[in-house]
Order: sequence, then C-alpha cells, then structure tokens
Amino acid sequence: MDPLPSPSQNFDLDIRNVHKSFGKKVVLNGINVFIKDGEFVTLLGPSGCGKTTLLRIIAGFEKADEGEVVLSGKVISNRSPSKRPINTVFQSYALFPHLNIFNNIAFGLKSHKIPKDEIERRVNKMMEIVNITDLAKEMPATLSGGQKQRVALARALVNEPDILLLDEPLSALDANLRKKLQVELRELQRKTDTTFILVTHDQDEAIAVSDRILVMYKGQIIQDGSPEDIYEHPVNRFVATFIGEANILECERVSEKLAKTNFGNLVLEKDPTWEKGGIAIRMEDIHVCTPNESFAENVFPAKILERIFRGDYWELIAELPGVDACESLKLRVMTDPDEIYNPGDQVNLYIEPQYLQVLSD
Ligand SMILES: Nc1ncnc2c1ncn2[C@@H]1O[C@H](COP(=O)(O)OP(=O)(O)OP(=O)(O)O)[C@@H](O)[C@H]1O
Repeated sequence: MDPLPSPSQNFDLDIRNVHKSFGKKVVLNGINVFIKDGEFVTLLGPSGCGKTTLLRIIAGFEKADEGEVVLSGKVISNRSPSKRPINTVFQSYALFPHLNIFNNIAFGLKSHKIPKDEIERRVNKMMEIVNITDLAKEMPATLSGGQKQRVALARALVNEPDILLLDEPLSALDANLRKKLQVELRELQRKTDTTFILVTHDQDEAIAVSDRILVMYKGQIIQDGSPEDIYEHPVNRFVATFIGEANILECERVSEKLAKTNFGNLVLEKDPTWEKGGIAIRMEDIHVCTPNESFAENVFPAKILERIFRGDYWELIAELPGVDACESLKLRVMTDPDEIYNPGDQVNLYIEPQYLQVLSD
C-alpha cells in the first residue's frame, strides 16, 4: 500500500470512458463517472449488467480494454491491485481459516511491517468500531455469517484504504440481519470517512445506504442520482420498475401537457417529448378522493378489485373503465391502514400532476 498521503489530499475517483468485452460480449460500454472522496456510491442493476466487472476494474483485478481509472488525479489503470490504496470486501468473506480473528484483521498490517504496538492499537480500535471485541481469539469457522462479514469489513478498513469496494457483502445473510448490517455499514462509512463503492442488485439496500446510486443496465450507467431523485424521477421504464414499483401508463400526447390514456386525459406538469410513450406513477401518489373533496382535473372513477394488507399500508388494485372503446386499466394504489375500502367499492381516484413522471423510453 502507498504511504499515507498528506491530509489535504483528496481521493476523488474518476472513471473515464471505460470499455470492456469478454470475447464478443460487450460488458461495459463507455462508463464515465466521477466519485467524490467520502461518498457512499452504489452500483445497482440486474444480474449480468457489468457491476462486478466495473468493481474489478477499479480494484485492478481486471483490465479495461479502453479508458482510464484515475485516483487523486493520478492514472492507476496499470497498477496491480496491491499497489492501489483500495480494498475489497467480498460476499464470501474470504477469511483466513487458520488464523484467529485478531490475526485475520492484523494480516495486512503485519505484511506491511507496521510496528507491533501500532498493529495492536489499530486492530483493537477497528474491532471496537465493528462491535467484535469479544471475538479476538475465535477462529473463523466458529463465527456466524454476520460476524464473519464484520471481521471482513474490519480486516479491509484497518489498512485505511482510500476506497473500500464491497461486492454484494450482505447477500448471503438472512433478511433481518441484512437490514441491521445495512445500518451498520452506513455508520461505518461515516465513522471512517472512507469512500465506499457497493455492488448490489437489491434496490432496497441501495436506497437505504447510498448517498448516490448509479443504475446500470447492459454495460451502461443509465441514471446517476440520489436515492430520492432516482425513486421520484426515474428516467425510463426500466428504472421506474426496477427501483420501487410504479404503475406505467401508455399514453399519447394530445396537446401541450396533456396526455391521453385508456381511462381519459391526464394533465401533466411537463410536456412530453414524444407523441406516444410511457408515464410512471407510484402507488402512493394516487389518492382515493373522499366524498367532500373536489379536484378540477385528473379525477377518474374506479372500482376496487382487491385489497392487500401490507402491514403499514393497504395496497388496492383499482380498475379504471376505458373510455372511447379502450380497454379498462388496473392501477395499484396505496392507502393508510385506517382507510378501509372493500372489493366492489366504487371510488374516485385523484392523480396529482406533479407526481407523474414522463419517461424517456
Ligand atoms: N472473466 C470472464 N469471462 C467471460 N465472461 C465474463 C467474465 N466475467 C464476467 N463475464 C460476463 O460479463 C457479464 C457481466 O458480468 P458481471 O459479473 O460484471 O455482472 P454483474 O452485473 O455483476 O452480475 P451479477 O449481479 O450476476 O454478479 C456477464 O454476462 C458475465 O457472464
């Protein structure tokens, strides 16, 4: 590992025009992204979209066919993994089975000939941060999955890397533990003030932990933004349905800020750029009108077909009758637990123009 830089140095990571193919298969097709020092960034996308390959190129385990990886203003594309101030945590933990937990964590520091008392201080501090002080003398085989992953995190962070790469680190754990560790991961990133780059295909995880999400699809970054931004303003059908679940309406542009759907005309806040295209609306942005509410626009009659209890809300399946010989359309709607509607109820639904998202494709 490189000697520690001066405190004023920043560790911004600049990935410039990275391309990678395996044989004829194009896996990364022009990746450009700038990651600021100290950000928690997640690469999110379906299986096979190239997330792990991009992570491996940043780590140095894989070489890009084209493009550069630049850290703190220096091109590091040709450096071997051990010459990069970057550590990786894998899903499989990759602990050394013959070393106890203390020695697993101390391994990197020992191989860099760090003085013994400093190793002791740093390993103990890191074990405290990840809450495993009582495991120092245990062997990896005796640990649970969550404990092993904490050790793997401590082992990577004790080296004080500029960047920590995390390749699906929580995916082997059960749902409850996973949620707990997501919170811990976020805290750990803040405490250590290290850039974290996480790979996951779990959208809830990405939303929970990240400052910024890069949504990948077929070797490209198709959206780059904060979790809120990506959830509220998905650019296309893929993002709208991959992150959260959205109703997608097939529409035709009628005139400025007016689109025709099967169940009537919708007033929009933004004029679509297409003549025919998709509009996304989240189920929490469709409201069942109470009898004394009146809205001038975007109110449509509907029949409740189903209600599903989701714990903290009801999900309703509502059918909106088609107009002008169009087929009826089903929409998913969210209501509060104390708002009870039953299958067969006739209601009016209000769709707020500001929450309608015009999709690019
Ligand atoms: N060493 C390799 N040789 C040949 N093909 C590879 C190699 N590594 C990855 N691929 C292919 O590249 C594509 C992208 O793989 P990658 O692991 O980057 O995707 P991913 O988005 O991380 O998927 P997952 O979530 O399933 O891990 C896949 O089709 C994979 O089969």
